[in-house]
Amino acid sequence: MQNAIATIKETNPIVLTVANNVTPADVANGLNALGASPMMSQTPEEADDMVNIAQAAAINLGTLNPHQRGEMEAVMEAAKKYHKPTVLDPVACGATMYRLRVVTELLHQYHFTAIRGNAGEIATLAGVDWQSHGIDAGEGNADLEKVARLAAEKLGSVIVLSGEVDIVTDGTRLARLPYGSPAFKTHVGTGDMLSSLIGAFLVTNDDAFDAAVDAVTTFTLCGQAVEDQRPGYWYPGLLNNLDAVTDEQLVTWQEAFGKEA
Ligand SMILES: Nc1ncnc2c1ncn2[C@@H]1O[C@H](COP(=O)(O)OP(=O)(O)O)[C@@H](O)[C@H]1O
Ligand SMILES: Cc1ncsc1CCOP(=O)(O)O
Ligand SMILES: [Mg+2]
Repeated sequence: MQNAIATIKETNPIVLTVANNVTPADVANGLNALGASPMMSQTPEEADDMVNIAQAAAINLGTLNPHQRGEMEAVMEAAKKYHKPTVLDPVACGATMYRLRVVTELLHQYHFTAIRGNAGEIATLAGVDWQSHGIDAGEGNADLEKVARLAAEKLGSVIVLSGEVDIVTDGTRLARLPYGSPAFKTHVGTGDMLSSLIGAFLVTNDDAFDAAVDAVTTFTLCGQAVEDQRPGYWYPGLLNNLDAVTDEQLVTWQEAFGKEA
């Protein structure tokens, strides 16, 4: 990592998120704690201006509706115009016909720099058989490395397939990142936070694969390093660690918590 965390804390990149209506505060506070500058909007009329002043944009499908789809399209049009990196979080994209249709159409219309989802969501995008469980990963027998690679090849995006082991791939390079803890599953919105944090890291590095690896490593180690992993204590600890983390601290944690993935 080339001082990505220091760069974010020094430059405060604005990350525009088209958020769901469950976890916007988690996403905003996660970005804010790390040193990025969160911004959210629901109005297509201002999407062009918003993207112009932002350094990255994240689109979250969590509570999709027809109005929000218009907002997503306006943001993606502007991101193309202003050459801003983009992230898609395809929340529960296989759960309903409506979501599946919209995500399929969005992916035909626009290219996303990175896409971050759990196993169920990425398997859906890759066209691989998998039993998702609502917003959660669910179960399946497919080889997740293959699923992630397939999605990356099909969509031309860096894919982050999150879970106990996070898989990052651009179709050629592949990283398996073993950090994190079961506590992540106790707080709704950690997936959404990671997706928007990837947006902040994309600003620090033109290589989207490296940026995504940095984002996952930072977020998961900040959560793993929390001393008290009980749900009521863990989440504030995660924000404290995002606030305090440095590039040097990350290396120390990596050495302390490193395990084979
Ligand atoms: N069992 C686990 N062990 C360690 N980390 C996990 C585990 N499950 C999820 N995470 C972490 O939680 C974050 C959110 O991932 P995930 O739960 O897959 O997303 P979502 O909330 O969208 O389903 C990621 O940073 C991932 O590394
Ligand atoms: C509960 C819920 N319902 C629609 S979006 C959402 C939040 C999803 O958050 P995450 O994918 O980060 O767990
Ligand atoms: Mg999710």
